[in-house]
Amino acid sequence: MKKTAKRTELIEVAQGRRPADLVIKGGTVINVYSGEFLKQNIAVYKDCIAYVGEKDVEVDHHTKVIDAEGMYVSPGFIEPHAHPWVLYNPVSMTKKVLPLGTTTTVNDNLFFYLHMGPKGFKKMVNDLKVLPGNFLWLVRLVSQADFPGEKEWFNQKDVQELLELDEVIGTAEVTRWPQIYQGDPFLIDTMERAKKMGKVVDGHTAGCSYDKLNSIAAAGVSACHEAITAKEALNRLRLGIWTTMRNSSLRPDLPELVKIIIEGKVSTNRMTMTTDGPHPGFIEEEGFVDGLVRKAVELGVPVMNALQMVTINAAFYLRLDDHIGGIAPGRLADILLLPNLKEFRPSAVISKGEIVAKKGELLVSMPEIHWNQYIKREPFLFLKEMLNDLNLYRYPHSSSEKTVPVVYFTSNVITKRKDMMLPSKDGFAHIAAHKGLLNAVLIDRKGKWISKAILERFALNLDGMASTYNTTTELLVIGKNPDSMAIAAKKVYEMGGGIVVVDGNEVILEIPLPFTGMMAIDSSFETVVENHVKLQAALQERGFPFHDILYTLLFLTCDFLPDLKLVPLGLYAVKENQILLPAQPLNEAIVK
Ligand SMILES: Nc1ncnc2[nH]cnc12
Repeated sequence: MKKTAKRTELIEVAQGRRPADLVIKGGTVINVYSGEFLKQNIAVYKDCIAYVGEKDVEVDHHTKVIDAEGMYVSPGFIEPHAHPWVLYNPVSMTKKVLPLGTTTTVNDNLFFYLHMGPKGFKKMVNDLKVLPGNFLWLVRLVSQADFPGEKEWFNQKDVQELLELDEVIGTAEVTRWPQIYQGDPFLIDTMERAKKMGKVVDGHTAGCSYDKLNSIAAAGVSACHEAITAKEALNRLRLGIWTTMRNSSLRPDLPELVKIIIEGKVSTNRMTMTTDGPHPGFIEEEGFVDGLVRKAVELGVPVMNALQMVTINAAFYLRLDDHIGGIAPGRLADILLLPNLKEFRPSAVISKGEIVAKKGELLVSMPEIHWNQYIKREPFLFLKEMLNDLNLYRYPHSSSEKTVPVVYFTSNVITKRKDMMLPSKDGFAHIAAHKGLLNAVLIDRKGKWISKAILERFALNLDGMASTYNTTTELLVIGKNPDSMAIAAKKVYEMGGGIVVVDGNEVILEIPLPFTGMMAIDSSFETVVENHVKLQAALQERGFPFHDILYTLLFLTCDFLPDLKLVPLGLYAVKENQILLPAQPLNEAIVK
């Protein structure tokens, strides 16, 4: 990580031969290296800490002095596994979480890379260097739903080029972990190369048994945040895999996971915590990394351990402990003033030596980014009129004597196959014969293919909705009424991406997400919270039975969670690795 302060300057400040720029006096410093609370002064020069100790620091007329008497002084919090695209974008997310004390976020690049390719992504990374705080990246090696051309898109040369960027500190989670288990040469080689470059290999081993985890560890995966039981967390820990405890909007698992600390009394040295891309309402209510610490401590984790997990442990895992994660000379001055060790809400946030927030208010300006400059392609490459064809939205079914494999939701994101006898009408499944069934289609934004499914237990009374907010970012259209589905699909097309809900002929909710189809382009966090709340309410009013609609949409189109999913290649049975109904080609004539 780049620093502006020179070592020699820091030496001079430490020896009192050069005045500090900023002094934090008389606070109780949380020493996450030794596990002590120490009444000390801190001298900051430019962006770095120069001195920590009891002596009075050399100041002059330009030195800013903060009286921290009665305050705890903590290292800035680190989110080692962020997804900066849950309606919010990198700027609106930072705007919200920096004043809450998260001074470093390590971000997944999936949707940016899918839409921008290496060139656009590199340019964006460069432009985002001006964001306050440390905004770092992990790069994907595969997508989350195989698509025609995936291997070319994630090719060795382009991935390698990105890994060489200073801001890229490792490879991102491979959700299709069985590919690692089977020793896929591209994945294994790239992960190895990343490690040789001193970078990390983040993991995603949902549902992986202890035995199989051995191979994952052998393959070089450094961390996993997918444990959902205390036993699974322990499995990872025992095999030398950094265990990232997750408490997200989708999976608020901390109460279960911390049992290994509170009851099992295991060492927390190799544990970190993550919010794993929570929805905007969750951040608004529960906070971000501050919320993880608060929750862990409420659950009985000793304060020092909870703080270490989100500071020095995360820095050590990320191979960045020379730069961030603790209050010590030579480190970046990422420092929080905490009025107490209960709420963990900082009264001041210092990032790289600058006071960037006070009492939850951001004090620095954010860059104006024109997000779509990095994307060369138009959002849709087919003509809108194509979406008028109501048969697009119907599931092909030639005989009432045959069953249809229906996608039955058992939870927000987990589905199972339910074979149902459905009447056939004009060559399509007549879903109105069974209350609660919906048609779902995934339409390629380039206009080349369409995949189809029938859903049950998604929302009883949903006429139509359309969303590019899903892990393929293609056009997902769901509903019981093909006319309403067409209206929703066309509205999303007009917005260049987003989410729309329709009753009959009436659009009742529209959320524009023109940046990759996942993110709003403006930097207001409040707006995305409002939109998220409206969406969840609209779906619940129409019978959606779960707590996190954004994750239901996100993962309906993935290829790694059980059991039936709607992916670019068709209706897909994940465990069997089998396409039950292949995607159909779309009429070339309608392509722009
Ligand atoms: N695997 C994933 N892909 C996209 N967004 C996410 N948020 C949390 N996990 C995610």
